Amino acid sequence: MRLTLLGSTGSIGTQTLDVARERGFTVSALAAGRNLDLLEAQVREFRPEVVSVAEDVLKDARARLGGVKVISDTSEIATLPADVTVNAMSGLIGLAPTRAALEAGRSVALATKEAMVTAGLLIWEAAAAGGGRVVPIDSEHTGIYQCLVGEDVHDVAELILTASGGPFRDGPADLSGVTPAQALKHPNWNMGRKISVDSATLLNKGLEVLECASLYGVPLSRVRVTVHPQSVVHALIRFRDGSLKANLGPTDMRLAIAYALDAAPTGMQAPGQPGSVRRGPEVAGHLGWPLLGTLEFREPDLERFPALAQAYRAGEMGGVAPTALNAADEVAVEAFLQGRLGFLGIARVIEAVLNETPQGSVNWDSIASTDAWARQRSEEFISKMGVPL
Ligand SMILES: NC(=O)C1=CN([C@@H]2O[C@H](COP(=O)(O)OP(=O)(O)OC[C@H]3O[C@@H](n4cnc5c(N)ncnc54)[C@H](OP(=O)(O)O)[C@@H]3O)[C@@H](O)[C@H]2O)C=CC1
Ligand SMILES: CC(=O)[C@@H](O)[C@H](O)COP(=O)(O)O
Ligand SMILES: [Mn+2]
Repeated sequence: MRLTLLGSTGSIGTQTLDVARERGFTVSALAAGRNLDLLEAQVREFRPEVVSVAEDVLKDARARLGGVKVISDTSEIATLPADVTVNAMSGLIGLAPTRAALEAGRSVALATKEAMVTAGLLIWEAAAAGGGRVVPIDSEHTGIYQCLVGEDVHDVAELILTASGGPFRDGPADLSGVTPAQALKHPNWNMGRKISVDSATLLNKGLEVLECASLYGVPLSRVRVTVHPQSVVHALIRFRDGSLKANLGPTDMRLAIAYALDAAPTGMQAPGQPGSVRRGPEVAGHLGWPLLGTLEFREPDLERFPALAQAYRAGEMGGVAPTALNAADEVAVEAFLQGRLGFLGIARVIEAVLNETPQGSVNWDSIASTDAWARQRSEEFISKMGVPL
């Protein structure tokens, strides 16, 4: 199998390369941002034909990575011939290459949830226009996918996503003083910084609810969240006959990535329509995984974690509201990590931006302009709020 990988130096990116190494896949193109030390090691090991880096490190990268073509264009990388194109970029910057890959007919294993959150319908149009396919990597969404294979999405009564509850699920009651170091300490998963903070506010689950509705074409009112501190059950489907199907597994994203690589060639060309999948050999040595212990499920606490309700609100507002929500969160999380905003300020910035978000239909231009507007408004709110709130 020949892979293209965007976001190769991140948490999902490096684990994708673990799977590629274990299964002996060819990696023909890589895209990274600014971590040239790691990218250089990846280039030495996997020998891609072409790599992309962020514009401001292009000169440096060309000097260091002699013998390989180096560009600064993730969309060009995304369109290159490959059996599977993995998108593991973090943030809305991952939207354009997702579109480009699908319009070029690529089978995309998609970790970048922001694409489905902001542009679900457009993504499906791009897939239809170019013959591309989509398979999710996100653990809850691969869980739904794996439960949906062989079923008809019209028989779904409810899609249920589990949330770990994040590092603050059991306290402190007052979250105003929590630090970035505390927020980054996820109880169950080892992930990039942005998604880790999102897990702490529960906005990650909010984004995942929107991602889920777009991926499977199910209304938001039928996508539910349950807090499950063990993160052993990743997702459940309740069917209209009352039966439940669940996906369970160890907290190791290499399983989700390997499944996405197996499933991508028969992936979805329209929401909620996975093809049948032949699974590859085991990765990561979990065949002996002992399913022991207690599985707990709780209602999410929307008072301590208002961001989850804000995501539902943005989804109900529709149009460009999910784009505004996403942009406000990207800016606010960065400000929190830089010590310019308190933890509770993240949800306040989102709220303030949503309150001003105009109605507007979704097209590629309105997503770009809303994203730019919401980023600017978020910075203005942050400079007024400051630390701690
Ligand atoms: N980590 C996880 O377990 C999970 C992640 N996801 C989703 O997957 C996506 C990736 O998450 P994660 O791996 O944690 O994120 P990371 O922050 O660990 O990695 C982000 C990647 O994007 C790259 N990047 C940044 N800027 C650019 C740019 N301008 N051009 C090209 N690449 C760029 C980074 O490069 P560099 O570091 O070189 O600057 C890095 O390789 C997110 O959307 C997240 O929500 C979903 C489920 C689980
Ligand atoms: C591994 C994965 O898919 C993450 O999105 C995970 O779900 C984050 O954990 P939370 O459940 O705490 O948001
Ligand atoms: Mn997830």
